[in-house]
Amino acid sequence: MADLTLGGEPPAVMTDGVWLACIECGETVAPYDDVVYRCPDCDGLLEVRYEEYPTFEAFEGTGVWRYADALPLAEGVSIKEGNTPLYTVPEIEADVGVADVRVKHEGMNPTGAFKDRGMTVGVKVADRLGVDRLACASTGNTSAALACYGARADTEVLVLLPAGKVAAGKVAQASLHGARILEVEGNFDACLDIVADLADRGEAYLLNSINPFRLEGQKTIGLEILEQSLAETGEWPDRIVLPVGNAGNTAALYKCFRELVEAGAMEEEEMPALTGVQAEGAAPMVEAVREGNDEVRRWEDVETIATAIRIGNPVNAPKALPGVKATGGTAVAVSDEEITDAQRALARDGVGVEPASAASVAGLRKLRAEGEIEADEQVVCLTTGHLLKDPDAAAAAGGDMTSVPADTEGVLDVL
Ligand SMILES: Cc1ncc(COP(=O)(O)O)c(C=O)c1O
Ligand SMILES: N[C@@H](CCOP(=O)(O)O)C(=O)O
Repeated sequence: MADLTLGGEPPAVMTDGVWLACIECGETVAPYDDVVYRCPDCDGLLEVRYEEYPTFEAFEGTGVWRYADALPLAEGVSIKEGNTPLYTVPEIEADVGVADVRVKHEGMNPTGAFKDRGMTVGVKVADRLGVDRLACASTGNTSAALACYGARADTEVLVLLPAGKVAAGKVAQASLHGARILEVEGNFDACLDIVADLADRGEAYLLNSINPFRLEGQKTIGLEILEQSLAETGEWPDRIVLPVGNAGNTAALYKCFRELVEAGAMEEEEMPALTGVQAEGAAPMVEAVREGNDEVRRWEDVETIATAIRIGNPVNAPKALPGVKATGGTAVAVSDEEITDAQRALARDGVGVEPASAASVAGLRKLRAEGEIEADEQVVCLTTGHLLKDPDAAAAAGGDMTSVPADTEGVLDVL
């Protein structure tokens, strides 16, 4: 299992208080000398490490850059990402039978998904590295965010999408923001293999979540949840339930908590239990957690209505699995029907999300019914993308239209 211990003597490669460390062998790498995604020695995942980790007192301002002291750079390519709402969901609370459920709606970011938090950091690092083409594989949201932030930074963007499996709103975003879009006859994992190969050949700078700088931005989801929960309830949540695809958020949240522990701002026992949810047709992380495996087996054939998490090879699993374990969390798989039911339940509470996001609430409902989540827990469900990302799924889950003639009597007849 990976060693995710922070602290220790800063290495000679440290630049501006920051370096990269391999989570497998501990090798350290200079952050901005060369483009690097994995350990040059053992190919392990890299993590951004800091000379100092801030406590909450250091934070000021709003949005992702409120947390600049916890990030590698002082500013990013920004379109005001972060500062998303933490909603109460009274109907879901009553229905699921958990005393305090809140929903952190990341769909309220500028491009409608949490990816913006990573891109504001990652695209700025790309700028510092002097690269001239940004690229990603995507089930849709990463491509929309990268296209948008690439446009803002005036840098070329290339995106590889699994043909026929990306929701309409996301393709529209990538297209309008000016990305070069390639539709690949394969699934997301195949797209990521190709784009990682292109990046290794120096053709583009990779901005999927294997890029350690992107995950730094996504850490701020955790910081916001902790600050908002404390302000609204007087406590930190016991548990965060989140959808899992490439497992970037699970890894980023765990890193957020570890850094707070290292800074002395949180006790280890206070880390919210990270609880991952996948669709039954794409559940390699759930399989690993349930079987107690240290590694995730790649699923070649994946299928789900929640196309954003139609992923069989979660690249961040070596960072995320230890997080689920260390925080006392778990993982659960939910059916497409359960996802759609949860999407409707969220909509009834006024929260419009895409199917992958609803997986978190579906997972909460299932784990509560199975007795794995207690009735008195304070739970935050992460909803990762906006309803309008996938209008077809929303329309299919919603009610039918009634056609009427163009006069008031005709309308009154059907009321
Ligand atoms: C809407 C949405 N939810 C959840 C996920 C999964 O997040 P992660 O890859 O960080 O596990 C993704 C993308 O992967 C997504 O686009
Ligand atoms: N759901 C993602 C899949 C890619 O995840 P990433 O976080 O590694 O970029 C998407 O929107 O493409």
